[in-house]
This record gives sequence, C-alpha cells and structure tokens, in this order.
Amino acid sequence: MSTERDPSTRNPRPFPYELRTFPMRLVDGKVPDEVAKWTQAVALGFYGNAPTAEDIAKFAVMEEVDGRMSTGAYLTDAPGHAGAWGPEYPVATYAYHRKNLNVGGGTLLPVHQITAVTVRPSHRRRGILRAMISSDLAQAKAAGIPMAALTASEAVIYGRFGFGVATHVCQVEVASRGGIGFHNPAAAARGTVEVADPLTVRDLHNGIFARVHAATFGSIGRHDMYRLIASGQGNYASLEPSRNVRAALHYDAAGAVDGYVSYQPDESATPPTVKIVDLLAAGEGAYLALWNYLGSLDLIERVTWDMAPEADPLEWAMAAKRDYKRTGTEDHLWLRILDAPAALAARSYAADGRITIHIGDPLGHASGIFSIEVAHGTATVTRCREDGSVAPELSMGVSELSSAYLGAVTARILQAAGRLREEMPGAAARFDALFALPVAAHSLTNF
Ligand SMILES: CC(=O)SCCNC(=O)CCNC(=O)[C@H](O)C(C)(C)COP(=O)(O)OP(=O)(O)OC[C@H]1O[C@@H](n2cnc3c(N)ncnc32)[C@H](O)[C@@H]1OP(=O)(O)O
Repeated sequence: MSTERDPSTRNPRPFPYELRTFPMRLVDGKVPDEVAKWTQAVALGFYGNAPTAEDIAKFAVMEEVDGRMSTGAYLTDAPGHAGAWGPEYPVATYAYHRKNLNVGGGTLLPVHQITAVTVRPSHRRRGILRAMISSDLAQAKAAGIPMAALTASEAVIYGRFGFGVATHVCQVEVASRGGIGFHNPAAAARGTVEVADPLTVRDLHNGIFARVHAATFGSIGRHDMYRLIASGQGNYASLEPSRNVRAALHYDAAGAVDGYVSYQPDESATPPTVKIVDLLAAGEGAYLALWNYLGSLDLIERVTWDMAPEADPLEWAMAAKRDYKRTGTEDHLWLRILDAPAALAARSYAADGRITIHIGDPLGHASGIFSIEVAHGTATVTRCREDGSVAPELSMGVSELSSAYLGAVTARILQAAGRLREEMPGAAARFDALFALPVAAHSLTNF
C-alpha cells in the first residue's frame, strides 16, 4: 500500500521553472546550444568530467540512435548572478529513451527508460524532480507505453512515484588460482575461446546483445553508448578508451561468435584480481566456456563481477562451490506499471486461476480494481466497476505490484512486510500461485 500523501493536499510551492523537452541530436551537423548546455548540466550532477564540444557531439550522435528525449528545468525569472551559470543552463535534467523489456514467453514489452536525473544543489527540494517525473510519466502513459523503468542512485526516492525494485544483481568473487575446477569439464569446454581486440566487442555487441536480450527474462534494452562501455572504449564520464580492458570471444561449433567477455585488472585489489566489464553469452556453452577462460588467466587469483544473476549456473558448475562467493546483492532494475491491464496481460503465467486486486497509485495511472483471469498461461485482465459491486481480494500499491511483476517478491512477503493487504483469506497465496515464475529475472544493463 502506498504511504504517499496525495499531491493535491500539499501546500502549493512557488515553482519559478519552465520544463522544456527536446530531442538529443545534431542539427545540420552541429550540436544545438540547448543540447550542449543540458549535457554540461548532467555532467555536473553526476560529478563527471566537463565534456568537450567534441564529446557532446559524439554523445548526441549516439543519443539520436536511441531516440533520446531530454527535459531541462529552466529558471523563468533568473536574477542574473554575475559569473554564475545563466538561465540558458538547466537547473535540473531528465531524459528518457524507449526500448523494451523481456517479460517472458518471448514477449518484449515496450518500456520507457528514465535516466540522467539531476537537480542542481542550489535548487534541490523545491519539487523539480516531482514536476519532471509526474509530467513525463503522464506523457508516457498517454503515448500508450505500459511500463516505465530506471536504475536508482538512491533507494528512497522513486517508490513515491510508483516504482518498485523488480530485479537484483549480485556482486561475486570467484577464486581462480590454478584455474576453475568444474563438475563436468566437458560442459565448460564447448566451442572455442580466443583473445580479440576490444574494438571487435564494440562492433559485435549489438548483435550478441540482441540474442541475449531475447533469451533472458528480465533483460532491458541497451542504449547505443553500451557498445563503448562493454568494450572499454568510453562512457558518459569519459570517452577516453581504457587501455587495460581486454576481451575474449566465444565461438560456437560452427565457428560463429556467440559470446564475449571484457575484463580489466582491479589494481586496488589483493590477491591479483580481474573484474568483468561485461559478459554476454548467447550460445549454449558460451557462459561456462568464458568463465573457464577467465579461470585460465595466469597470475590472477580472483575474478569479480558486479552483474551476476541471482541464480548463477557457474556456482553449481564449479567443483568447489564455496570458491564462488556472493559478496553483495543489490536492487537493480526498478519498474513502474503505467497501464495495468496491458502490463499484466503481457507476461506469462505458470498456473491458471483468477484473482481480483485493487491497485493504489498516487499518480493515478494504474489505479483501480482489476480481475486477472489466467487460462493456458495467458491472462485476460479486466477493469472492474468501483461502485461496490466487485470486492477485491487483495489491495496493494503500484510500487508493490511492479516489484511482484517479474517475481522479485511474493505477495506473502509483501504482506508480512506490511505493504499489502489481504481482503479475503488466502488471497495472497492464490496471487503467488498465479504469479510464480520458474526463473529469476536478470537485467544485465545499467542506464
Ligand atoms: C534514474 C536516475 O537518473 S537515478 C540518479 C538520480 N540523481 C541523483 O542522485 C543526482 C543527485 N541528486 C539530485 O539531483 C536530486 O537530489 C534528486 C534528483 C535526487 C531529487 O531532486 P529534487 O528536485 O530535490 O526532488 P523534489 O524536490 O522534487 O522531491 C521529490 C520528493 O522526493 C523526496 N526526495 C528527493 N530526494 C530525496 C533523497 N535523496 N532522499 C529522500 N527523499 C528524497 C523529496 O522529499 C520529495 O518528497 P515529497 O514530494 O513526497 O515531499
């Protein structure tokens, strides 16, 4: 259940800002001034290097590929402090691109991906984020997008806007001194692994990711910059290539590349460690074979990865399971259902049955009473009348439903956490039977 106050009951605050939204792109081969200043403001907010004009042009070319739209909040009545950034620089930034989310059963659901949220320190806590996200989510809903998503820098900001933690990633350490021993060595030796120039990873990235994305429940689309991130060629903080990022490719039995790992030494770590920059395994056998390769790195005693799945076949493939240490688990993808019938009908279900739920939504987009009827793994979702003629069996907030959507949490756990109410005995267990999923969702993409 949402604990949010209704925005309409808040005291009106002065809001001397205008929100302007524009596409990220070059115009006649040049960077528009608003794009340049917006990009400078984002770098300020995330403590990145001030980007050069050349960097900004490269960012804009990639962002145009993504169809990225940016919003800036601009002072409408700027007092004009001598020497300070003027009103042409936004005091807050926000952006989105639209890709899709693998919700199982071969379905890729359109998703509105929010990123680059910053508010200048001198303008914080004046409602700018609330204004930007409220208007953006309303426009996404009006455009027919059923789901919004983000990865959060802080855990306490986005629940109030209806987002809930939907996937987790694990930080793992794998002891690799002398190689990784496998229960079934043949399973970790399929195909061939060979060293390659990281630029090859940059060039092959999109094709391999498309295969992994289509096959991985919980995977969300990657933006164009990811080719560079995955291959160590740059990111939004710096477009300078990391020269210590190395890469290896996996070839299937027919000699086609079906996976890669990029990695770099972790200079601050003892014992000698390499950390994975990105690992994509599209073909059968590629995942274990790439780990086998990492285990074969001489002089290295440990391999670390910050994006491991919660259920990792590697852990069960290793002869010494305890050499696989999960050192942390973090929330990763946050989802926000905008259109409950469309989102709930899109995912697949393991069991047939029926439940009626009440969804509370502080922004109104997903609120209502809905009957979910599953037959042969497919749900028919119907909005019910709210005149007292239909009694919901469960009540929850949209943040809670968004967390349960890909199976990150069950209704019974949410009930025990005080975040969901059973209106009829046994309803939480029936919801869980319907929503249970055979695999844990895994998103491999930061944005
Ligand atoms: C998807 C991403 O891009 S994640 C990256 C997010 N960006 C950052 O973390 C960069 C640094 N931080 C910032 O730029 C800003 O502090 C932001 C964006 C987090 C918040 O912006 P603000 O304009 O100050 O938020 P705003 O005034 O609209 O507050 C909205 C609500 O969130 C709450 N809130 C905002 N930031 C925080 C926080 N860090 N911790 C707790 N509550 C917060 C406010 O209290 C307010 O609550 P209410 O409306 O229910 O009373």
